[in-house]
Amino acid sequence: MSSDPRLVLGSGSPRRLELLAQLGLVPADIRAPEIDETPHKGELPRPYCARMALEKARALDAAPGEVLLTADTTVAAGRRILGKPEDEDQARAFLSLLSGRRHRVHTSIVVRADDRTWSRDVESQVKMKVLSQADIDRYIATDDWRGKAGGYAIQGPAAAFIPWMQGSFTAVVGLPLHETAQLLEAAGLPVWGRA
Ligand SMILES: Cc1cn([C@H]2C[C@H](O)[C@@H](COP(=O)(O)OP(=O)(O)OP(=O)(O)O)O2)c(=O)[nH]c1=O
Repeated sequence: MSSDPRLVLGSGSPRRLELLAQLGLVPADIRAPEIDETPHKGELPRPYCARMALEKARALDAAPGEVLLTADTTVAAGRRILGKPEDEDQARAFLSLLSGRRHRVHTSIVVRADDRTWSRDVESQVKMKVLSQADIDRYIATDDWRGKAGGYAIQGPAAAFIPWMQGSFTAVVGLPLHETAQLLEAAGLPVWGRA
């Protein structure tokens, strides 16, 4: 009897683990990638995000019979790439930049199994209300911006700043579940289990 492949989550993001659990998937292993996330000179947000997800997949080992899933989420203010803020000052600068504007959130996913690779890029748009200095101060004090691209998390208290979005909510949080399910199925991993 052939057994299903083992799912390996190639991400240290607790959000991605939770999102997989929403599909009833519990990875057999979690491997956090360590890559250089510095953008190339003049690199645009969408290709940058796709490159990051691919580099994470390449940086990790996957044994035969394992299906490796990696992802990257990048916030784009026009042509500017906003990654995870390094400190409070950078988080404040990102929030000031996003205040009162629509911006794009890119999430790329990569699935690797044996010698095959599948990838998808998902783009969403998010509108943030005009933020007052008090809004920014209070949000910074929550610490919820830490480790989040663009310096905010739509699934946390920053939801109060977001009147509108278009696209995939799960992609903004870190893992587009529709596309993830498709790629995992393509790689031979049944998302809905077997009867
Ligand atoms: C915009 C946004 C991002 N994020 C998070 C998702 C990602 O964890 C993070 C972007 O950083 P990533 O570099 O995509 O991922 P990571 O460093 O957390 O984990 P790994 O590289 O090991 O996979 O921002 C939210 O949780 N909510 C949001 O609304």
